[in-house]
Amino acid sequence: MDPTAPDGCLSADRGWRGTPLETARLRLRRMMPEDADAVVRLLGDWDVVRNTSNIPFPYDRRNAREFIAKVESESAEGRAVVFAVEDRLERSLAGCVGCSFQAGRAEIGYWFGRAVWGRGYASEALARCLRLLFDNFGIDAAWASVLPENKASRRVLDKAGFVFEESRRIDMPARGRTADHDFLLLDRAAWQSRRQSRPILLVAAAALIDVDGRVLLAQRPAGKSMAGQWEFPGGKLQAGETPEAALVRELKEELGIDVSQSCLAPLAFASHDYDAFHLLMPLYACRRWLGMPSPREGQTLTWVAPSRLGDYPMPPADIPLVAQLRDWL
Ligand SMILES: Nc1nc2c([nH]c(=O)n2[C@H]2C[C@H](O)[C@@H](COP(=O)(O)OP(=O)(O)OP(=O)(O)O)O2)c(=O)[nH]1
Repeated sequence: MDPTAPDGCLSADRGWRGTPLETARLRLRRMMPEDADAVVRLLGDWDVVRNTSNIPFPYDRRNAREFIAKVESESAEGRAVVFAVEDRLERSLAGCVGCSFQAGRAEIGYWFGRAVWGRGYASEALARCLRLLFDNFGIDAAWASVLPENKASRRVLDKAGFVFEESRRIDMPARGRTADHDFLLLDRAAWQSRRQSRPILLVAAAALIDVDGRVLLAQRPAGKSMAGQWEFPGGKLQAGETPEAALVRELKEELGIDVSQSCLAPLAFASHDYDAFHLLMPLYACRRWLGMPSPREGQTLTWVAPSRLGDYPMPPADIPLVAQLRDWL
């Protein structure tokens, strides 16, 4: 495996070019010197670092600057890939996920600040990182080690499909001791079979456009996946439904408006890999309906000028659609 393979057709997908990776709730991006204060804040917590081998404690600004510089140089040399993980809505550093490479294998590591524990962020970030490692870096396997008493971290690895290989005593230099660790492995075959078992989810959505050329966005309510993000109204297809029929039904249920199928003009589609499913979502433009759109399912509605669509955090699947819609309008 050569994560720094040169450009070219066969290698175009290899490695990572620094473009942030978006998941349903998170953004995985390059670690930057400006992250130092946030890193100190998150790692100045004994409960976050006590299960790790190499993170010093207490942790100060110099430690953070050295960590970020190390990450930068190891990434540039193709020896590691490390992401700062931030909440897409809060835009604040939540933690870190990454790996170092050894002979076709990636050794995974991650830590997350206490404020986001219990939200499933480690699983979400790890799943996206693993996809990059298997699909783009072409690794054969990923492995991780965990202290047996660190049950939360073990759950994250189990959920990602890692399986127990062996128990081994290793050094914890920053703790000044050795300890038995569980070693877990996820190989390419196991990874692929998990990926292939994901369903394709069909969703139909509409860009409702008013007389001023503004587009209607709906904010996903608390309690739903991707709560707080703005989306095009619509929803899942039911068995036997066409996308147009599903959309007519959803627009009635969600917004209380009547739309005729003949007023739905196919505009674009999203094809996006979420962790639990692959989303296939046709987007229709619609300029005619009966009734006044009103929120029927706890959402917040807003009409947005095309030039302002980028101001609204939307699900990652919608990002390419917004660019197309803006061009089209
Ligand atoms: N309606 C709509 N759904 C979108 C958009 N972008 C995007 O990723 N999605 C995803 C969110 C949901 O996972 C799925 C739509 O499901 P839904 O609207 O029928 O059901 P739901 O909100 O109850 O979904 P969920 O909580 O079960 O995830 O498609 C979009 O612009 N509009």
